Amino acid sequence: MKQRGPGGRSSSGKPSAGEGASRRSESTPIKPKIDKASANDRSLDAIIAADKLAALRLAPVSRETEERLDRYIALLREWQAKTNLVAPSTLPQLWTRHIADSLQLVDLAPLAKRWADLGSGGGFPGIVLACAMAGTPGASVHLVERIAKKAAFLREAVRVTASPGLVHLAEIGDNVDRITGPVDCVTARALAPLHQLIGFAEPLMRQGAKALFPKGQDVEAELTEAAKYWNIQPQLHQSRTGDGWIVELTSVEQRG
Ligand SMILES: C[S@@+](CC[C@H](N)C(=O)[O-])C[C@H]1O[C@@H](n2cnc3c(N)ncnc32)[C@H](O)[C@@H]1O
Repeated sequence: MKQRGPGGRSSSGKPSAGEGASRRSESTPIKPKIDKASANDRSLDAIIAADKLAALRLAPVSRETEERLDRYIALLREWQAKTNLVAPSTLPQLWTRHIADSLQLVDLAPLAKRWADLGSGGGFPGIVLACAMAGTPGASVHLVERIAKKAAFLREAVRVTASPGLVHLAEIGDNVDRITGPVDCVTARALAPLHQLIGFAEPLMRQGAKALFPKGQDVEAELTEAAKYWNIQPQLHQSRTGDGWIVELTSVEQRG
């Protein structure tokens, strides 16, 4: 396909569609030049806009939070071109699959102000929680991520959203018990099997945090495995955004 030059002319110098139409004979078909890349961008924009409406029906937020989330999504789409922050196949469902999926955790811990998100990756749920908590005095969200590029993205996301996120470029095992100050709720999504997540979260839970772990349809098998290592009394919440579940734990104890 020919590139368009300045002034809507094709680089060949010939008039582009719409120009000089009066000089074209009736029989010459008009072939509009479509820039496929920007047409694809526009159609992705439209799909994402529709998905956003669906997501905000599932998990309504204030106008201020919505504006923060818009800035976050714009940044994520910009960085996604050079860093894999989410599976590319999930881009059209960024809002339902990732934003609403993260936002639903707020309703499961309505009094929690201090959060820790382990293995934050591109910021789900940590950055979304930080956006939702931005208007709450004293709120904080610790985000632990071991890949430097992703941690750099998370820092930039905290900056552009002006949200109370604190990014730790670290291994969870080395860092989690160094998070200073109490944490009300610890989260981790798509990080590890449940029995390992409990091991990661246990130092924070010992100090009073509850845990919310989004899980898929195989949650029963993960609970059975976790019960071999931990005494737990899980509460299961059906996800609003798919077939998954959210495992809520208020206390854990290692089996003797
Ligand atoms: C599959 S991604 C999920 C990211 C995000 N939570 C989400 O749901 O989209 C897991 C992330 O956890 C990070 N991670 C895995 N093990 C970790 C560890 N031991 N310490 C810190 N980060 C870890 C990885 O670098 C990756 O970014």
